[in-house]
Amino acid sequence: MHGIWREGNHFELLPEASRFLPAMFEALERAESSILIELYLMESGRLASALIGALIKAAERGVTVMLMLDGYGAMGLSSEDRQRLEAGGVALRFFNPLGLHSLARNLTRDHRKLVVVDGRVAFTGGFGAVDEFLDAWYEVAMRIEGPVVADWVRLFCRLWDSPLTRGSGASELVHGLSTETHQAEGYRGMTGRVVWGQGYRYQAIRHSLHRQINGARHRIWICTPYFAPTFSLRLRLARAARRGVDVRLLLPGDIHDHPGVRYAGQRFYGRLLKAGVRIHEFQPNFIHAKFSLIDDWVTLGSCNFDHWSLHWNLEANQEVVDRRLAGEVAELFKRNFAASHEIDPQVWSRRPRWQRLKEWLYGSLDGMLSRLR
Ligand SMILES: O=P(O)(O)OC[C@H](O)CO
Repeated sequence: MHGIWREGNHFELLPEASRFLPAMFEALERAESSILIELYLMESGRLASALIGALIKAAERGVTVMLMLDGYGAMGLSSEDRQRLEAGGVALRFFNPLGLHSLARNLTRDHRKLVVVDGRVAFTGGFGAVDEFLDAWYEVAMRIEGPVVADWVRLFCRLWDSPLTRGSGASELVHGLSTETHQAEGYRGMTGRVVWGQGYRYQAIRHSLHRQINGARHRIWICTPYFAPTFSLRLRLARAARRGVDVRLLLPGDIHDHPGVRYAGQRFYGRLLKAGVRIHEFQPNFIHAKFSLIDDWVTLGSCNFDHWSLHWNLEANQEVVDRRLAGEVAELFKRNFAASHEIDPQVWSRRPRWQRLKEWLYGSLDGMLSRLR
């Protein structure tokens, strides 16, 4: 199954939790037949409790509710919450729980973020069911309707029914799900496709990004919370900037959940700045969103474009080619650039020694991790 471009979809950009959480909860409340949720992070707390409540309510009115969590990312979900879900009729499965397996197997994580309701509406983005998404982290999601939703359902079904997934939820449940394509009147005919990655074994998201960068004519704007780019990505960005494309990165500032990753990525700033890449560090809070805009091509989803995303994780993004949506994403980028600190190449070249030391230290660690197989 390869990502196929499909016409006649509708994509709505939902920046910030205050937009996407109400939209998701409303969709869950209206569910009539099925709810499929696949998440990397779920930890007991306010958001998880609200989600559990909404899922149990749906199950009680006869909706088939399937929740698939990463076995590592869900370690913060208490046994009480797990029991509550199961007792409430929610089918629960975990992808690849940690165990006495090879290192490679334990490092393989399901990093996708997906909610599908009734096979008709889907949401993806960088979100998880942890309280940080309520107000502490800046996140962006997308609401999806149209034929591509069936591709998200297929992606979910394949993993739910895979030998790497465990749990009390019956694996056969997916056999009854419809992957019929839905197209409603009034859709504005947006073109999109679902792309996914499976570590270094299948890298469609990465190859797609590379193709777009190579062919970019006007702009390449990338937002990622964990900027630890591969050599080939850095090379392509620098080449594009040198040939006159407006290349900008929107990255987190001092507020970061893994500051070491930030230092590791900062070791590449000098060369990128020299090539003409502009780097903006977001100031208001931790920007955890993962979205990019290259000319009129948009990609948004789970992929961080770091070594973990590209070498180990299962990832999935929604790609869209649509001028109007691209305009909205451009406006969102501009608002976020305005709330960022732009790195000045001259000032950066004179940064203190302690900063360079941290870049070297965390950079060496990142280099070692990227060579793990
Ligand atoms: O892996 P992400 O991008 O979903 O982010 C999760 C956080 O890094 C957990 O600390």
